[in-house]
Parts: sequence; C-alpha cells; structure tokens
Amino acid sequence: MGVEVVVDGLTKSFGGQNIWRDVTLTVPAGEVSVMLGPSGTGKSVFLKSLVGLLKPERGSITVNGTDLVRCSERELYEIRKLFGVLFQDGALFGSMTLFDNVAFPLREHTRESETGIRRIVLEKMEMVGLVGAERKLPGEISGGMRKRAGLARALVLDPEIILCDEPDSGLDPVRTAYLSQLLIDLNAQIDATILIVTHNITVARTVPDNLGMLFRRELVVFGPREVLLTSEEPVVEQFLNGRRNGPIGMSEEKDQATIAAELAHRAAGHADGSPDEDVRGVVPQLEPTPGLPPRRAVRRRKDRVMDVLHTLPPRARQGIVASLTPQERQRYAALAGPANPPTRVDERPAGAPVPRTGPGDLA
Ligand SMILES: Nc1ncnc2c1ncn2[C@@H]1O[C@H](COP(=O)(O)OP(=O)(O)OP(=O)(O)O)[C@@H](O)[C@H]1O
Repeated sequence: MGVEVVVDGLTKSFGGQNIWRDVTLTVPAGEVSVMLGPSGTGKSVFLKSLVGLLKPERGSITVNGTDLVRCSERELYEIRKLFGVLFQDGALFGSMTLFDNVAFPLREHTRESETGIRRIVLEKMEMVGLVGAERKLPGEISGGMRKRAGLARALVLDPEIILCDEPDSGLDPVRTAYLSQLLIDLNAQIDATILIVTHNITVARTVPDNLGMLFRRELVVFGPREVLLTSEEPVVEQFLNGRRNGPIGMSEEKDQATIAAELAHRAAGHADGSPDEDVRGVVPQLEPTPGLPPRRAVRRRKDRVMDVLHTLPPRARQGIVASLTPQERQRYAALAGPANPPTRVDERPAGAPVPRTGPGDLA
C-alpha cells in the first residue's frame, strides 16, 4: 500500500510574494486525491514542495517519518524514490525514444541489467497502453500519448506516491476520460497514493476519494470528496459550476464592489455566458475496468470516513450515507453501537450539535 503524506502548517513564498500559507492536510495512504484551484493559486508549487523540489519556509511535510522540509540531502534523495511524478507536459527528453525516456530513472537510480530494464519498461508501457510505440520520439506522438509515456516513466521505480500535475491539460474530453480511467485502474493494480492537481471539473467529480481546493493563498477545504462536492462555499460553487459570478476573477480575486455589480447585472436579467446548470452534488465515482482487482482504498476510505462522519457537514454526510450498500449500513450501524443517538442526518436542525454517527444516520 502507498504511504500517507502529512502536511502541517506549510507556507511558501517567493521573495515577498506569498503563494499559500498554513496549509494543513493529510493525503491518505493508497487513496486517490485531487487538489483543485484557479490558475496561479500555487497548485504546481504545492506538488513541487511535496517532492522536495521547492522548500517552503514554514511547516512540515512528513513521509515515512521524515520531514522533507528539514531533512538532509541524503534523506531527501531516499524519500524521493518513493515518488513518481507526472509533470504537466510529460517532461520527456525530446531526443530520446519513449523506451529510453521511460528507462531513464532505472538507468539513473538503479543497477538493473538491460534485460531487467527492458522487462520493467515494457510492463509499464503496457500498463499505460503504449505497447508498440517504444521507438517513437516524443515529437512524433499525440499529447495524450506523451502524458501516458510520462506516466509510464513515473511508474518505473514502483512509487508508493504518484503526483500528477494537470494530467488532463491539452487533452480533449474523451482522452481525459481515458486518462482518468487509467489512474483509477493504476490505483486498483498497485494501491499507490495518488495526488492529482487539476482544474478539470469532470476529473474532480468522478475520480478522487478526497478533494481539496486552494484559493486566496489558503486551503479552502480538503477532505472526503462528498464535502467539496456538496459545499456551499461561494468559491467552490463558482469553480465547480464554471461561472464568472463569484469571488474568483480573471486575476484570481475580485473586490466586493465588482462582485455586487456583477450580481446586480445578472439579477437584472443580463446573461453573462455562464452555464445555468448547477453541477454540485455527489455523482458516482469511477470504478476499475472490469477484470481488474477492486480498489483496496475503497473499504479503507469508507472505514476512515465513517469514523469521522459526525464531524462532516450534513450534506456531505447525506452523500456518504447514500453511497453505502445495505450491508455496509448494517455493518456501520453495528459498529456505531446502541449508545449513539438515533438522529437522522436530514432531520437535524441547522446549527444543532453534531452527535457521533448513530444507527439513525444509517436508517
Ligand atoms: N520558481 C518560481 N519562482 C518564482 N515564482 C514562482 C516560481 N514558481 C511559481 N511561481 C509563482 O507561483 C505562483 C503559483 O504558480 P503555480 O504554477 O503553482 O500555479 P498553478 O495553480 O499551478 O497554476 P496553473 O493552474 O495555471 O498551472 C505564480 O504566481 C507563479 O508565478
């Protein structure tokens, strides 16, 4: 199983420009997580910090007991071997064939024989559907193939944590859907921790177990997917629905006067080109391709989320409870025990204290 990444009070600036501050979250082991955020909010900076390529000035990033922010170069080198990174553009060497690109980390970091390298490279290229393209150069293939080659390269050292920086950028919606399926299939096959940075709403709604969002130099939310998908935070609502109206502007944020003027304009019946549809809500999550093993993360995540269900907002709880099978409801009701108050999520008055999960939540 992959390992968890524990981020605590992380703050990063470049000179006088603060990118984000006090980011605290745990990327759960073996689960798939997505970090959303408008352009320029520092999502790539966050991924680069997690892998030790950038040094935040405050806070910690703990992986297997080592704090990447403060560890020695030697420790960082060792910890980095746990990571596989898919960079935004694939970051392939243009003059090398796909085979040599994928083989590169093995030749750099291991003493694997050429026979062993060939076996591993072909295995990873098969996983991402690139068999037969080994001799091609990056310039001779499509953007989607380059992404998949970048993913194969990220996999060759059998990483426990896979970081993907906008795996969908430059891909059409169909290729993006294939890549999303590939990431879920990969998680089913190797049980690695996966963190994806994206602005793609379809990816965010259908792929991850956990969802977070960076905005205005802060982490707005990070937790089970149902929390963000049902959030009433104006910034989340605007982002998920791709609207112009709301706190996010062209240059990241707007002042209150601009927001009020836009709302008045819309209330007066003027269209602003934004879609009317509200896409918030919990939709079914992608499942592995038939024939592959089930994702072990699913059961682990359910146990983890049901344990903290009582701390989540009511809409998120409703979404989580609605996704349980009758057997799971029985199981968690039994685990919750008779001592817990049998209050239904949807009957609790707004603002009322939140009891621990009781059998009533699962009725
Ligand atoms: N090495 C660097 N030196 C100085 N500033 C940097 C550096 N890397 C990133 N930045 C700045 O950090 C901010 C966040 O950049 P980042 O690429 O992380 O945003 P992002 O959320 O990934 O954006 P996008 O979605 O458009 O890719 C930007 O203002 C960028 O100019």
